[in-house]
Amino acid sequence: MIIGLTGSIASGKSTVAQMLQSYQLPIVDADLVARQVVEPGSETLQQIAEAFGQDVIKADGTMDREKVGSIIFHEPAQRKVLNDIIHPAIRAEMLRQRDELMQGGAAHVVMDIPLLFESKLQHFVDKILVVSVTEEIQLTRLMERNQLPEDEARARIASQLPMSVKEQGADAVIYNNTTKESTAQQLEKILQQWAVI
Ligand SMILES: CC(C)(COP(=O)(O)OP(=O)(O)OC[C@H]1O[C@@H](n2cnc3c(N)ncnc32)[C@H](O)[C@@H]1O)[C@@H](O)C(=O)NCCC(=O)NCCS
Ligand SMILES: Nc1ncnc2c1ncn2[C@@H]1O[C@H](COP(=O)(O)OP(=O)(O)OP(=O)(O)O)[C@@H](O)[C@H]1O
Repeated sequence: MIIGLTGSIASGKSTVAQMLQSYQLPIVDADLVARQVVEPGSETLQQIAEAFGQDVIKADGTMDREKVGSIIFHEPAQRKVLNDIIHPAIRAEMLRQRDELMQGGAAHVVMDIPLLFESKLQHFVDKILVVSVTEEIQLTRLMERNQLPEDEARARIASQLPMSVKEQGADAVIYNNTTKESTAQQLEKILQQWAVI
């Protein structure tokens, strides 16, 4: 089974992905792949620099993530420019990693894809697991984790589909508003229902 793990920014996907790893389930992580495809000297990074200016590449050849983030989270048109460049590369690499794991004999693979609904990637997976939080908790955790002022954090939240829309498209929802123990218990039940464990 291919399990699609998604949710909104700072809802707790990585936290749940870590729990899934403790069940020995292999993970394809879209955020990680998004870093791999822009490594220094890559074609994709060059295209991003052509679109946003050479100063989005730092002296050491890596992408200036803060600079790119400050452009794209505030401007939908700029976000589309970046997405149109980077998403095809991310999708191809995610599918390559998924297929490699399947060919290696994995019975189940988890694909952690923050923008699964925004990018309409439901067909990549068999079941969709959404990690949900209230907007208030999401905002607090995002500001704390990324050391962001409130307006920056709100801009990031607003750049994605509302949580309620994602919940509607889910096969199962984990409510990550309280303790990590509660989240782990909800996850265990779902994995049992899906006969993954
Ligand atoms: C804009 C970038 C440089 C900011 O880097 P930064 O290190 O600050 O954030 P990070 O990559 O860890 O992403 C954090 C979260 O932001 C959200 N996010 C990232 N990109 C986008 C986007 N294009 N649209 C909406 N939300 C996004 C996701 O929830 C993601 O989990 C980076 O996120 C990026 O390259 N984005 C484009 C690739 C992409 O769409 N990634 C999302 C998963 S496919
Ligand atoms: N149940 C919880 N209780 C307290 N803190 C939590 C809980 N779940 C997650 N967190 C914290 O909230 C923050 C966001 O969680 P996490 O990084 O797992 O979210 P994410 O959905 O993967 O984020 P992103 O979309 O940015 O990749 C982290 O600092 C994490 O440690």
